[in-house]
Amino acid sequence: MEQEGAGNDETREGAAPLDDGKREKRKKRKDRPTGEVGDGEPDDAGVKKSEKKKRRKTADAPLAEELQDDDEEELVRARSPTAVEGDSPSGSEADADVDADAQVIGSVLDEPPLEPTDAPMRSPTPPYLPSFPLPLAPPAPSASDLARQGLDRALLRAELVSSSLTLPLSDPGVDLGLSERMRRRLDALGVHTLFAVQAALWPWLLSGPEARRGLYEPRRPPRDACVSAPTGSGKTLAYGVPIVEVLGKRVVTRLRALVVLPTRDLVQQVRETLESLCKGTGLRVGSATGAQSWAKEQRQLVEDLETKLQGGSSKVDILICTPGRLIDHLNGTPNFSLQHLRFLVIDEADRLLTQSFQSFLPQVLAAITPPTPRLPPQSATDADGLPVPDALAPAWRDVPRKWGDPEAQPSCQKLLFSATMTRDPGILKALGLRNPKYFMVTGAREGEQEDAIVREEFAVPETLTEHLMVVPTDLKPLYLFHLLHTHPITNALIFTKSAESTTRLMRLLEFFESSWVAEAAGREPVIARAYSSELPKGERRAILDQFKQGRIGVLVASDLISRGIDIPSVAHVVNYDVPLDMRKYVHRAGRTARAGRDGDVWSLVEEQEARWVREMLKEAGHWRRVKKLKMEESVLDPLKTHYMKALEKLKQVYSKDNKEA
Ligand SMILES: Nc1ncnc2c1ncn2[C@@H]1O[C@H](COP(=O)(O)OP(=O)(O)OP(=O)(O)O)[C@@H](O)[C@H]1O
Repeated sequence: MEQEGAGNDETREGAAPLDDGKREKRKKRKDRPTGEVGDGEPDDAGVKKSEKKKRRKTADAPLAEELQDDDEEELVRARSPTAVEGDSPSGSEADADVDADAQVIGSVLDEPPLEPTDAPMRSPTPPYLPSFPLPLAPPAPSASDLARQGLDRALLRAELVSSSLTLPLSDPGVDLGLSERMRRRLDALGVHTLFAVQAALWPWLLSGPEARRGLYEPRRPPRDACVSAPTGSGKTLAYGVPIVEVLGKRVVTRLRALVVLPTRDLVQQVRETLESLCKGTGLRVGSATGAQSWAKEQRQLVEDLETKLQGGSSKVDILICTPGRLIDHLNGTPNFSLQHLRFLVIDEADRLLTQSFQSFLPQVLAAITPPTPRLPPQSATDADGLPVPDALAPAWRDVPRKWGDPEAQPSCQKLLFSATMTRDPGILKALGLRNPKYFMVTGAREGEQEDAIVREEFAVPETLTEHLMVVPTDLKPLYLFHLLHTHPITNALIFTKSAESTTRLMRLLEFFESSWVAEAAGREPVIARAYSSELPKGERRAILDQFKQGRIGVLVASDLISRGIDIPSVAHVVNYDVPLDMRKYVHRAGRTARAGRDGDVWSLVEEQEARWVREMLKEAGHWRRVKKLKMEESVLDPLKTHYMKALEKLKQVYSKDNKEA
């Protein structure tokens, strides 16, 4: 098979240059015996073991049988001839196995990174892109360093909550502060047991000594909270339920809760959850994302756009929005005011506090800060001369104060949520948090807890199984197609590095599937669709719905849906292009194994990325959890003809596209 010559943009993109030595090794590898691992010299132990293994079993033995047989093997041949390296992450025996596996894999992973070279390429194939120096993570700062740099002291006193904590909703021993109506509602929504983050947060917000249940608390302002909890652990209900409980007693509709999220899809998802919680309360939920016309959105949010009202005007009690659209309304919608906010929720906080989003923060903070001096109340009148409600929030109002009375404080409680919460002192300071309380839902064991507080913990759900496979760049798509067909991986999200890569991989997969299906009658193709920002909004929504209904088996996606999206049926996540940092890894992987379900993440790592990916996973304490896979190249043989045809077609399409452009 002429992998080198038949390459195309898809397989070459981002590839590091291969020197002649490497090419030679690559060529040799094609013929090398089972057990020779990685890209390096034959591994003696590996060869012996594989020979032993060959004698002991046939390639198509059932998975369960092979796993039982293989307890003393480093490399385990799984169903299909995929080899599973590594074992259960817990237990000393298992740990020893994993270490041994890491060594075997190490022949690929320990290779020094390829350096960029000025030497002329002698390959007859199109030139590879030059490689860039691999990024190196700086060593994590110590607790004392962070404290010196201004790390929030409250963070060091964070409340650690075990991720295994659960609490029955009907537990009479704990006062959750929930109304009967809310209990019934939760029951109807299938929530009978509280997840850890909810068990920690609901009593704190609703019934404990720190709880504030008033709509305005100018004299006893509530504390802010920062919450980090793994993906799929129920953070939306953790803030949604207390918001609905506290706002439930309001009489006049005012904008009292604002939830900010990074994408439209997430806004829609959280809106649906909050609407279902608000059923029967009369509370009104709105969203602002720019999905509708400006004028229509303004009319949906603000009751009175004409009269100048100091206290603002609102048609919704709870608004869920993207940061850009929020700023548009703050700047351009008359009477859109945040002074009555009781809750400001920043979900996916670490994302929203990165530089690309951060500019929204100062404007929002200004909008929830009372003016100096406070405003004298004015009463506006309508066209008939009747007074209109123009209530300034208590902290905005200039009221006569007795000597020594503390000034009224804004009642807005900031709640920050993320699966990966930043520890950056600068960012945390910019939020102006009021006496913040930190909650960290963590799987950290005794002795690891201080570390979990100081370093950003990249916790993944306990029910997630992580796999990693080092593959040659030019065969990466074929390895993916093999997994899709033989494993089989379905109900899957496949993440690429960009919208463009998504489109390209999707095309290649389509060509591959049509060739494969045409070969024999009765074959069912993998039903896949692309999902990226290149698609119109309406189409994206329809695709997501079909995927949720199971009519689409595989979504090839950009990172647009790597955060927050909750699709319970996702059973697999594939990192087709490896994520650039651990945060992204955690969020992508977190699209599966949600709410206690099982799920698998598969990372296809190109040889030149292997060392760096290992460092990233090691640094985050994940390396031992990851099952290292090895797949003999020969298993790809039945699919190679279809792959070559697909590559050829893709090449034609792209050269045609280029000519037309
Ligand atoms: N107590 C509960 N009992 C049963 N299901 C729950 C409970 N709490 C939340 N869920 C469900 O768990 C799923 C994941 O919840 P949610 O989307 O809030 O996770 P998350 O922590 O925000 O994840 P991410 O960090 O990925 O955004 C949802 O389908 C939600 O309905």
